[in-house]
Amino acid sequence: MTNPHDDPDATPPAEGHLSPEVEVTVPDDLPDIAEVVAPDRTIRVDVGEPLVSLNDLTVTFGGLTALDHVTFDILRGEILGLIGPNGAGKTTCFNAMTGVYRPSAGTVTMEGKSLVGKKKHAITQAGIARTFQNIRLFGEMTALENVVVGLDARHRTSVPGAIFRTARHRREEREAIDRGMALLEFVGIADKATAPSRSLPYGYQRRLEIARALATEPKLLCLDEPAAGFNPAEKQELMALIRSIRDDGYTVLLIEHDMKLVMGVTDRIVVLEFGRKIADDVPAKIQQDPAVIAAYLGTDEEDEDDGAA
Ligand SMILES: Nc1ncnc2c1ncn2[C@@H]1O[C@H](COP(=O)(O)OP(=O)(O)OP(=O)(O)O)[C@@H](O)[C@H]1O
Repeated sequence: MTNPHDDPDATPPAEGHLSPEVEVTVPDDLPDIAEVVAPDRTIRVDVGEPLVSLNDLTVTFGGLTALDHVTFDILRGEILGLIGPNGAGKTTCFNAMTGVYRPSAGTVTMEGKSLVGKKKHAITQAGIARTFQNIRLFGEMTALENVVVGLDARHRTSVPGAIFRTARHRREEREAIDRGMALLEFVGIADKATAPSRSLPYGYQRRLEIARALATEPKLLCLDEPAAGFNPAEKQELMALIRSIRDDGYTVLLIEHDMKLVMGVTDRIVVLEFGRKIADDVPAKIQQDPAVIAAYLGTDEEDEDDGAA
């Protein structure tokens, strides 16, 4: 059995998401990602205005309060870190924002409109995309096909159009491939476009997840522990990628345990502990915050008071 992973120049397999006759090439001269990947996206660079607002957000599971009246804004154009010890409520917060969990109380709004109760696809349409702690890709599909799935939300051809391969469908498919390739190039894995995603090295799969999330043309990209399992060099590369995503006009919400990465890449950090927000500030201040230090050292408040004296 051949392994397409060994042959990055191979054309896509006949089975899969794309038409078999479609040729895949990496363009020599890649224009700005925002133009190629998201032609429909209106880029607003007015940093500082709230894009998403969480107000008194509360999520309970039976008797357990996983998020307890959490309030913070995600400002347009920033990289916001969401940190906290294990079980602090970070993923629950993501899940409540992205339609996985329905909050017990409080609100989540994006550009003033409520996201509470919206289905996942409606939240994608509203402009929020995410990656997962445990990578979720279509393993049998190629890297490119995984990205094209994300782009599909923007396709307008009808089912008969796709079946009869109308000119419009072919044009849209060509555009999707060009944009998919530009995205793979942007995240640094275009050389593996035709490899089945499950055959990709771990770091490539993480990058592919980011490319697929960007394909939905989000305003807010939520990354859930994107550096898990990375070595220091890969973490450095990831930091550069996250910065370039922000520089392209996206807003980024980052959950990450690696403090060096979080401190190095974020503009602001919100800290959760036992479901409550305990700090919200710039990285330099967060590093010095006694409540944050205590949360991470696992000391109780009395110890902290003693230590501060
Ligand atoms: N679906 C669920 N059902 C019941 N309890 C849950 C559920 N999801 C999360 N929890 C609980 O809610 C609390 C917060 O969990 P959450 O996963 O949000 O924390 P976290 O900060 O993301 O932790 P980690 O850093 O370990 O991923 C934990 O006590 C967890 O056990």
